[in-house]
Amino acid sequence: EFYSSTDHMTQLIDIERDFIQSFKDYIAAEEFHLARLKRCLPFIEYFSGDFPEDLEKYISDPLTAYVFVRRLKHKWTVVEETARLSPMQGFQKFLSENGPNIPSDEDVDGIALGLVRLQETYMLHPDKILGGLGQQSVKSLSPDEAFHIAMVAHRNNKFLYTFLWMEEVLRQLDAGREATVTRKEVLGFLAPFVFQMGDLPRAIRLTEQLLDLDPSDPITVSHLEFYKHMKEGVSRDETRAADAEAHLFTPSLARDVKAYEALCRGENIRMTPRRQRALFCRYSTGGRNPRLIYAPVKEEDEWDAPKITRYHNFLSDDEIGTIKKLSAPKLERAQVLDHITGKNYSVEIRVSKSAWLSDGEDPVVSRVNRRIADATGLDMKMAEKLQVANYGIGGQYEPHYDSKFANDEEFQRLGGRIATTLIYMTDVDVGGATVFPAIGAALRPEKGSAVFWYNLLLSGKEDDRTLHAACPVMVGNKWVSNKWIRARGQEFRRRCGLSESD
Ligand SMILES: O=C(O)CCC(=O)C(=O)O
Ligand SMILES: [Fe+2]
Repeated sequence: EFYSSTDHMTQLIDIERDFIQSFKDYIAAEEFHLARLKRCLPFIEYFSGDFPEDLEKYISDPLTAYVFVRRLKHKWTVVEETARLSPMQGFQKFLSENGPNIPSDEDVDGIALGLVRLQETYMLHPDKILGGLGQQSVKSLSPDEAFHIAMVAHRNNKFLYTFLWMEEVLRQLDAGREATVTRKEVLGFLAPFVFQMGDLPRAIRLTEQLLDLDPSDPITVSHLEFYKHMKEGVSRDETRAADAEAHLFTPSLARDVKAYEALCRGENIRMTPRRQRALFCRYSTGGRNPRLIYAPVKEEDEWDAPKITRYHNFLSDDEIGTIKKLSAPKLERAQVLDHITGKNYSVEIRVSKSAWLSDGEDPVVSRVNRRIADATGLDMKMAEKLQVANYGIGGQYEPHYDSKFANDEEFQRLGGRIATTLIYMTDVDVGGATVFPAIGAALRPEKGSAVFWYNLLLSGKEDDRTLHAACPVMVGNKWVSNKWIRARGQEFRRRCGLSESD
C-alpha cells in the first residue's frame, strides 16, 4: 500500500498524470477511428442497392450472383480491417498493466484511518482538518468523502471521530451539497450510534429528524418510542447529557488518550529550567579520535536522565540524498512482531516503510557507519545494518523499546540493542517528534542531526526510561535512519559517564 510512505505517494502522482494523458490519447484515437468507420458506411451502402421482391429469382442470375457475392466479400473485408484498427485493445492493455499500481480499497481506508489517527493524537476537530493543516490545496470534502471517513473511524472503534465526521456529513447535506449518501442513511446510522454511546437526548432528537423524513416508517417509530421510554427511566437522576456535546475534547472524554500523545502535542514535557541549565553543547573529538580532531562532532545534551545526546550536522544533504535514493526501491511496509494480537494490530502501531542498507552497499553507507562509531565510541562490528524509514500520512510508531530481548540464536550471538542512533533525514513541518513518555522528553526532527541513547543499563538490563515513540506526521515528510548497536563487543568501549545509571 502507498499511504504508509510519502515516497510511494509521490509516485502515485506520476501514475495519475500518466493515466489522464493515456485516457485523453485514447479518446482522440477513438474519435479518429470513429470518423474512419463512418467514412466506410456510404461505400458499404452504395454497393448495396435495393433488392427486388423475389430474392430467389434475383440471385439465380449468374452475373448478379457473382457481383453480389464478390461485393459482399469485399465490403466485409474493408469493414473488418477498419474495425481492427480500433484503439480499444491498446487502452485496455494499458489499464490492465497499470491496474496493480492503483490504490486498492484498503489503501483508501488506510489513508482515512491515518487522518483519524492524526485527529486523535493532536485532538483535531474535522473543522481544523478542513481548515487546512499545512499548505493544503484541498479545502473541502464531499459529503460522501466525509461519510467514508466516518465509517472507517467506526470500523476502527474511533467513536468520537465517527460522530464528528457524521455531523460534518449532515452539515453538508443541509447546505444542499450533492451526494450519493442520503440524510436518511446518515440519521439512520447516527441515531442508534449515539444511543449506544449513551447520549439519549441526542438519539431522540436525531430519530425525530428521521421521522420527519418518513413519518410512517415503523422502525423509526418504534425506535423513538423505545428511546423515550428509556428516557423516562433515567430522567429523574440525570442532568449531564444535555451539555455533553460541548465537552468533546475535555480531559474526561480524552481520558484514555495516551501519555505519549500529549507529548506529541508538546504538552507535559518534563524539563525544569534548573535541569536545562545543566545541559550543554560542545565539540567532541570522541576521546581524541584521530578522525575527529580536525572535524569534531557538534554534540548537544538533549536530556539528562537518561542521557540523550544530539549530534548536529551529522549527515550532509548529499549523503541524505544518496541514502534516500538507495533505499527508495527497497522500501517495504514495516512489520512489528506481535505474538498476542497478530498482524492487524501491527499495521496500526507502526505505520512507515523501511529498508535495510548494508555496509558494503555504497561508500556513503560505510562512511555513515564509521561516523557513528567515531561519535559514539562503540564498535560497529556487531551493529545491525542501517535501517531507513519513511513515514507517510499519519505515519507513526507507538511506544516501544528498541532493546530487543529475545530467546533466540541471534540474541545469544549479538546481545541486545545496547544503543540506538537515530538520524533525522528531514525536518518535519508539523508532528513527527520522537517522544519518551516515561521521562516526558520530546525530540524534534532536525534534518541532518542524529540522536543517541543507551537502551541498556550498565548492568545489561533494559532501561525502562527509554520507552519511546514516533509521533504521527501531521504535515510534511519524515525520513529517518536507525542504527542499532548490539551489546556484544562493547564491554570495553562504553564510555564511562555517558550514562549516570547502572
Ligand atoms: O522515527 C522516530 O522518531 C523513531 C523511530 C523508532 O523509534 C524506531 O524505528 O525504532
Ligand atoms: Fe525505536
